[in-house]
Amino acid sequence: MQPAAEQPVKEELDYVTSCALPTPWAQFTLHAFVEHATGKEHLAMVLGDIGNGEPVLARVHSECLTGDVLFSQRCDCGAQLEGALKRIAEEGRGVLLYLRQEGRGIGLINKMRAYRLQEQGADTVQANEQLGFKPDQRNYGLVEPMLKQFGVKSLKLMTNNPRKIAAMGALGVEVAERVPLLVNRNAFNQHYLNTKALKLGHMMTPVTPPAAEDGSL
Ligand SMILES: Nc1nc2c(ncn2[C@@H]2O[C@H](COP(=O)(O)OP(=O)(O)OP(=O)(O)O)[C@@H](O)[C@H]2O)c(=O)[nH]1
Ligand SMILES: [Zn+2]
Repeated sequence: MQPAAEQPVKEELDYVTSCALPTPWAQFTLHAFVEHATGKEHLAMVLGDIGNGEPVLARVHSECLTGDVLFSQRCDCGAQLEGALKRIAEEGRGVLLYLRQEGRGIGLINKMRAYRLQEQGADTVQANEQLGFKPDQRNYGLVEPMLKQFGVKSLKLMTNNPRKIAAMGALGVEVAERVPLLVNRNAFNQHYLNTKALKLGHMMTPVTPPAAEDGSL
């Protein structure tokens, strides 16, 4: 069953500046925006001519400091970030929006608290709820104004998350195609990924962990 699209909150933000960003896979242009309400710096990595009206290969990535920067194997975020940039480089055209909504919107410290609860037996959804949060606190209201800056209206969206696709529709951003992004299944994130599939509706097949794994958290 597809989850209902949540009412989008349209946030205001300013476009600030850009610079070249060479990566191992391509030289992107990095664009910075500042959100009025929070002062948070949101980013767009752009490659090629994305404003020509054709659907654009895109990743709407939520910040995960532990996974994106600190190599955590508890989630699939770092591998998804790298995989998305590689695919955009292969295509020679695309955009990655890096949204500062760490921990599905609860922030880094609360995500660490949620991890501690998961070490005591809660799953990722229960841990958020035990801390008094919804399972997913994110909103994608910044996506439409960020894409507007580049003249992008239609996406080939790299995601496994049906809520994200529904949110794009509610914002008036067309998802012409969904591109699966299945990477980095390991002993440490097996349970987390299964919970995403079973409780949050992510489009990936739950897998039973092998009996001899010792990486469960
Ligand atoms: N609260 C909480 N946040 C987490 C946990 N693990 C990862 N995150 C955050 O979840 C966000 C990524 O969400 P995902 O559902 O993995 O991915 P998604 O981007 O919504 O979906 P995909 O597009 O398919 O990758 C990042 O902000 C992470 O910091 C956790 O156990 N608890
Ligand atoms: Zn992560």
